[in-house]
Amino acid sequence: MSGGLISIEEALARLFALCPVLAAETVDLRAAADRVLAAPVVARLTQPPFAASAMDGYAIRERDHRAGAVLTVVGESAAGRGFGGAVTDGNAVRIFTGAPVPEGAERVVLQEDVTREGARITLGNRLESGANIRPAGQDFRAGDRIEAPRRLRAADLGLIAAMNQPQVQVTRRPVVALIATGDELVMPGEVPGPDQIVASNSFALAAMAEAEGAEVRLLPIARDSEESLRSLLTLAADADLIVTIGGASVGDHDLVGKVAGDMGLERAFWKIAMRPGKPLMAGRIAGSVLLGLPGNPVSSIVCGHLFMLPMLRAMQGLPQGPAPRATARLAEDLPANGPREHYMRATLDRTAAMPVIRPFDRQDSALLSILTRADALLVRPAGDGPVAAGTEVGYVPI
Ligand SMILES: Nc1nc2c(c(=O)[nH]1)N[C@H]1C(S)=C(S)[C@@H](COP(=O)(O)OP(=O)(O)OC[C@H]3O[C@@H](n4cnc5c(N)ncnc54)[C@H](O)[C@@H]3O)O[C@H]1N2
Ligand code: MOO
Repeated sequence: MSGGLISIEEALARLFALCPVLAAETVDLRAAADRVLAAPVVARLTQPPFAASAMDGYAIRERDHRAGAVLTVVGESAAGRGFGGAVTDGNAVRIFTGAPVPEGAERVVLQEDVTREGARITLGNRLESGANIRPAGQDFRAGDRIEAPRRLRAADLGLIAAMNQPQVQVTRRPVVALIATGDELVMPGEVPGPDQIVASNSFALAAMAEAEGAEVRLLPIARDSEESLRSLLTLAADADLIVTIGGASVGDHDLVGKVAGDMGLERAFWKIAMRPGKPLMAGRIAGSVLLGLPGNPVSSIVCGHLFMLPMLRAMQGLPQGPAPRATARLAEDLPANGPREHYMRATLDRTAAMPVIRPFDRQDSALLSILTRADALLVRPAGDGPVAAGTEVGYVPI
């Protein structure tokens, strides 16, 4: 705690308490990439379903596996079309990768290790020791499961397809309504008036939320009036998560808290011991969760990493937890930190075994150009003393 401000940990705990896990839906495998699995996938068959050859060559008996052995080729086993009979002593079956290993065969010799004349093969002098047979069920067996929750990656989709499941249960995508607020804002491409700037934060936050699996609605800019904010919050009412940007602080035109309060916001907190991001607010409003981000571009994006993304993960059923952290070695001495946990924009040099982290000199929370050059947020704990170059410090990769 610092001057009544709650810690980031406490803020996250209160946010997770607001976030229900959304319902599951069934989707075709082709639409399942990057979605979060909501129920286990159970294999409907065994893979491979039969002992299969790992190489192109000849299936033979173990006792015939010796240099110089002369064997008779009695048939062929191809992928999709096996050999009906059995391999007996002194015989071989021509076989290809993925084809069923015929009954009686105990290994596959590579065709490179064999000379063939007509129906006769002679095994060479340098036979390798591997059997080159993939046993049935080597990859998975009917009934094996992929456990939920899990963000589905490309390889997962391959495995689910191989398990013969054409559809999966995934958590519904969280619907996020993004509302930029402020009389000073115009949309990119418009011509700003003399006292205006271009709204930028919503574009960054929309991309971040979409990359985390959300369906994002970018609402029109809310003006600094109660009516405008009220009508946009009403428009957003069916979203799972309403994210407002700006108007969160204490200025006369910072109206998000007031208007949301009048509309029934049950506030979970307002203001946290964090830099940037102090005026962050959150609560429940009707059926939605409201996350009120500060307007400064870097503040809103940093808060997006630290709060919005963990909330979206939790809503999709992934474990509740803070933004992942890693450790690096500090490149330079740093002075003592103030009473708020500081997330300093920094670059990582990954040439050493442990990366070396260097914060930018300029840390103003309006500097998007610095944020785009940063690949890490160096974490300075609240009230931390001076730290010397070479010290191990925590960071959040961005
Ligand atoms: N007297 C105090 N003043 C301020 C305090 C404080 O505690 N006491 N806190 C400061 C902190 S920390 C922050 S962060 C800012 C955040 O204030 P708001 O959330 O009310 O944000 P705004 O005032 O609306 O905007 C701040 C800044 O960001 C620009 N902005 C807003 N929205 C966007 C957008 N969508 N795209 C691009 N830029 C945006 C806006 O024009 C302002 O320049 O308050 C401090 N003040
Ligand atoms: O979020 Mo504010 O950036 O702490 O200046």
